[in-house]
Amino acid sequence: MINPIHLVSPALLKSPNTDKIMTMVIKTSLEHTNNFVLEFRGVTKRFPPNNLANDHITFGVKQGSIHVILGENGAGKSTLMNILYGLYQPDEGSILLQGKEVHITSPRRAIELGIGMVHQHFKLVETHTVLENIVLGLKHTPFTLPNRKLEEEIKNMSNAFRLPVDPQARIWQLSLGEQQRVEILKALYRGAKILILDEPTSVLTPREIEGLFSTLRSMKKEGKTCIFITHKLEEAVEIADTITVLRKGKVVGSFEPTKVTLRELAELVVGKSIELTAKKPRVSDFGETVLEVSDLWATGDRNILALQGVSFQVRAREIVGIAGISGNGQKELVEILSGLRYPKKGKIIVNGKEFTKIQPADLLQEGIAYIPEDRRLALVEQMNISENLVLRSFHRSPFAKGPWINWKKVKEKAVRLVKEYAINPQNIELPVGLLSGGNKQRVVLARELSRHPRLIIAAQPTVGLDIAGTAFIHQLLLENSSRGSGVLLVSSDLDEVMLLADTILVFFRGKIIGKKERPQQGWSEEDLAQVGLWMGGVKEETR
Ligand SMILES: Nc1ncnc2c1ncn2[C@@H]1O[C@H](COP(=O)(O)OP(=O)(O)OP(=O)(O)O)[C@@H](O)[C@H]1O
Repeated sequence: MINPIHLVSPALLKSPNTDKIMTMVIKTSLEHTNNFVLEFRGVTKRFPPNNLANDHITFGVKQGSIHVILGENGAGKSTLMNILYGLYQPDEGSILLQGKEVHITSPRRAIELGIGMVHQHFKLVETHTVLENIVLGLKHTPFTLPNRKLEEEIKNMSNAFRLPVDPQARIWQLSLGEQQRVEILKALYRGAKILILDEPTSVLTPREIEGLFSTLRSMKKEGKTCIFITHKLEEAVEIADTITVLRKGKVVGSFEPTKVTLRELAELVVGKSIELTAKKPRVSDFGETVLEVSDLWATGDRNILALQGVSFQVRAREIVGIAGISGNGQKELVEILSGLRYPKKGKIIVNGKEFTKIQPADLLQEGIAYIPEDRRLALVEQMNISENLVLRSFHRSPFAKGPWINWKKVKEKAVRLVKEYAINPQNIELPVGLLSGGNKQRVVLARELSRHPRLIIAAQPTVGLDIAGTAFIHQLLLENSSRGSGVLLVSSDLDEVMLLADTILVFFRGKIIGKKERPQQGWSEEDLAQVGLWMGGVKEETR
């Protein structure tokens, strides 16, 4: 029997509704103890050096239910599902299926145990047919059956579960919604009794989402269990029988959707931000506009609309924080502003100059510092620290001497920056590829910020860094903004955005769903809950 205390981490429940929530947690946990098809007991997973991705996860999933797992980026959802599907092994804890402990050592073992998974990025062979994909890799390949029989079987299955798809169509001919149906059929054909769906609606149109929900309801009728991972609050409440919230690797609690409001759910998901106790004075004298984006439209890598009419501005001395679950258009926005992607439509004004398409060279020209999410884009790992520090300026005075490089000047600058930005080790001849992640990031910041930029575009600047590295980068961004730079900070870490931003914009499905300006007295619990609701896709709370 599950100890209800394990279902909640009281330290994480800092909302004013703690008592009510605790009562619901305990009640829900007790109601559920009898008929779990699946139980996680103390499941723990650590990633080196010290990332506790799953911290003693304990909860149960009812037979024939739709169980939603809700949580911010990095909450530990995928890690837990990868453990359940045999892709990772837990460091501690156990998994029980129908009350019996199982060791899921590989995805093959998971499938044998009746666990299927539909990944966020489909794993289909594009040039093969639906039917071929469904049977691909099976031990006793049913290709020995007459294909007509197999086709019949698949058709019956797709009728029973409302998964219309042509078995002879090739994957590349199908929409993403249809491809997802193939993935579900593939799992069902392999005998899945428990189906894990990792953010299944992120690639679907509203109509396709309705189709998926009716499939899940038919699966439920047939006694199948679905584990549904999402960031979206309304969707969670619509489809779930039970919602388990994860935060920072821990279970916050399991809830019945009818007994919790969207606002309470949002509070549970985002928790209490560090900023509510920290103090950053509100800046009231922002300077001139350094970046203005109007009605920006763009498609993403899969040709889906990623930005839909985004408009905002960044002023000198202002930190504009773009919050939101990743995958809502932030990446495409940063790519456009750094010259890596062209928009379909829209206007970008930098320092009063209009651009429809920014080129990478414009960053230098307009004094834009760019700190990309992927540090490999900003550095040449085979080159040493000093070479990387002048990558953008070696052709200019004082580093250029006719067609030659003035290495003495380069060295002087590198020695100064390595000290100023506490890059460790301080050996400027060391190839950047040998530095730790935090020190690589310091090299990027040293190069970009030492040019005294008018605009800083920082995308997930502290991802993967330790506490000291993160604090150092926060300090640099704050110092540069108070010296006059405008900062566009894109981060899926809400704590970071709340800590630094003067203005918060929340992205959802390619649009700005909400905007908040830092009040004089700092952010309140109310602001945090509102941002949490927007991140979960709730524009106005109606429930
Ligand atoms: N293979 C890995 N190696 C190192 N760290 C990892 C690995 N996979 C996940 N992590 C870390 O574990 C933590 C939990 O990540 P996880 O992907 O499980 O979260 P999530 O809730 O699924 O997030 P998202 O919604 O962004 O997918 C994060 O801090 C992440 O950086």
